[in-house]
Amino acid sequence: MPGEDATTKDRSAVRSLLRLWPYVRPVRARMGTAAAVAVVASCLGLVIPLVLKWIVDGPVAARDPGGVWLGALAVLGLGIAEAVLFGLRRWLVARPLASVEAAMRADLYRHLQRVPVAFHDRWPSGQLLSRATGDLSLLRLFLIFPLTFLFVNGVTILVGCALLLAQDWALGLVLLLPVVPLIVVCGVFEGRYALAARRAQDQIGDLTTLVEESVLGIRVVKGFGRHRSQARAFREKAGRLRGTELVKARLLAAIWAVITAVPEVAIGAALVLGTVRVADGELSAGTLVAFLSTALALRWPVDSIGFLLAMSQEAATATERYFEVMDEPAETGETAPARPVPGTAPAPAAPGPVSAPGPAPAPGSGSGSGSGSGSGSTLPGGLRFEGVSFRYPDAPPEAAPVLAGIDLWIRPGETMALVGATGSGKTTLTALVPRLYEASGGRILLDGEDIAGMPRERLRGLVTVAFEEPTLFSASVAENVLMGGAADAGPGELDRALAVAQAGFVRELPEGTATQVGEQGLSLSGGQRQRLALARAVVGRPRFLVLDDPLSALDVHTEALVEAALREVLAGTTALVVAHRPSTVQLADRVALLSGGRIAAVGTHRELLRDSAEYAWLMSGEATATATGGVR
Ligand SMILES: Nc1ncnc2c1ncn2[C@@H]1O[C@H](COP(=O)(O)OP(=O)(O)OP(=O)(O)O)[C@@H](O)[C@H]1O
Repeated sequence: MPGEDATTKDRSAVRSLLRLWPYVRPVRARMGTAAAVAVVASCLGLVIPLVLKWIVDGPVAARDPGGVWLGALAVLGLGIAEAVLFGLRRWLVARPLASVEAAMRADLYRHLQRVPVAFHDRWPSGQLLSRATGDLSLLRLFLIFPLTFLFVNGVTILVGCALLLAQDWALGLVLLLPVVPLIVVCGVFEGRYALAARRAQDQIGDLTTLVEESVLGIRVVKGFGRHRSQARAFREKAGRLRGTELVKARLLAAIWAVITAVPEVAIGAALVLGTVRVADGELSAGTLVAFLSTALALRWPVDSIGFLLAMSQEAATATERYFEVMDEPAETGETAPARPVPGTAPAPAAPGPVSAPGPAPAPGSGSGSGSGSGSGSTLPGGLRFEGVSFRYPDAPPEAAPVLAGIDLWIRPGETMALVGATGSGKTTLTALVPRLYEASGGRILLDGEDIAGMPRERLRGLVTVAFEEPTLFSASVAENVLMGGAADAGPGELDRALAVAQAGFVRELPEGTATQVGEQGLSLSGGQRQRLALARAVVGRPRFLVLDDPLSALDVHTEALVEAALREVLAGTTALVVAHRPSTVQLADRVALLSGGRIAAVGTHRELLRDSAEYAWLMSGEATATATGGVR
């Protein structure tokens, strides 16, 4: 996230706001008409002083009550016309500007779906949420109000000034004298307000993140009695935001005071000067009345400049924050750049004979131990990693890569278990297969085809993944499961997938597979959610299946049932299964041991138990207890 730098970055509010043009373009005709209507309405207000001049110098001086009534009717008519035109302006912009906000929000949402996973690793969700809600509302307000009124008030002030000078240029100059210092003060205010506005909007994002984490992690917060420290953190962030809002309020109060006081002083000076000149007979009383009425009619357009500028600054900040996200490159459906395959070296030596690469025996034979070399001279089927390395984009430069030279071959129809110490990079390796992250080096082949050369959509149609943390969406059970299948997958597919995942419990739910689950629906247990996630992974009968510890939340009996059913599915697919427990490893034909960013050994469970001390330790209860703090 850009964060603090953005608050000090030199920027132009106008340049930022101009980026809204593509969204405003479709409604420009309505906006233009509304602005023209508002200009006419505002200028009608300036005609009233001229009518007053006519009344004072004409019917009043001539003591003609009929003329006074006529003048009063004209003033009433002008007032009503002004009100009707302002109402019409509001009606003209309300609907199109709501659609601008909706279009911007839809684009933001679409873009968030298309940016790489690495982007979401970097950006706190609260920052994205505040951009999609608060910032977009600020932009809609800007388009409704300040955008039009900065223009309308500007025109009104110019027309008013011309009228003042035309009525009496000397008095006019007295009133216009403060314009130059006011422009300087507004410039200084704008700069300071821009910094405070950016800081406040970023702090709202941070606060949103904290609230979201506290709500999502409410069980941890309560379970560990952390509500006081969370409340403290909240108070601290809210206090900081309050401080920034107070800075904004102080700046606004100061500019408001200056913008209001200076013209008042000028009007006072003009009143004194004008009265003296009326007394000397140099000026008609009607002209003085008209002059002062015009000056008073200009008070609102001048006074409002302070908060219109403040709202425009906030809108410029909101635009910047919006485009910070929109400017992030999205994942294209295109292929990834070609990556070097380091040498043709075989997998590094593993402890014991089990890692020796060699010709692969038939799948499922359970014998042999070849991990496959990275030669790439032959392009056998199955899933093949050749010299694959990976470093997280946000990892410090001095940090070692998570994966360094992975060589592994999972033959067609074979199930390979991936075992390794916690943090060894198992999840990372599985995420490279559907290209959630792009490998930094080497290549991954599916049935001999480099995944870097495949359009993402096709790749993700070939590979399905079930993650360790089973996420369910706010939708029905059926919709959640069928999300993993083809668009035309029907009830038969759904039933089969639920059977494989031993998810018969859904029949007991209030509305069966139509029951709403996820955040806005029924809460399911961890094991139930995991079974639905597994059903989602297998429903599409994928050619390649990647399962990240899919059975970790199941009790031993359910696990045994799921394993039995899963065996059937695995028999027809090429699968990589991250495993922590011997029971999950049993599902696999062979096992690969990931250690130090490399595949340290490949073989059957028995072979590795016999030949790899690290594997034997990992599979022992002792390793499990160490890794989980003895919880499991
Ligand atoms: N998004 C990320 N950005 C930077 N580093 C990360 C990211 N995700 C994971 N890592 C780091 O990469 C390393 C490997 O993490 P990974 O989740 O792949 O391990 P794992 O073997 O699956 O662990 P576990 O068995 O505990 O699930 C860890 O050191 C972790 O801190």
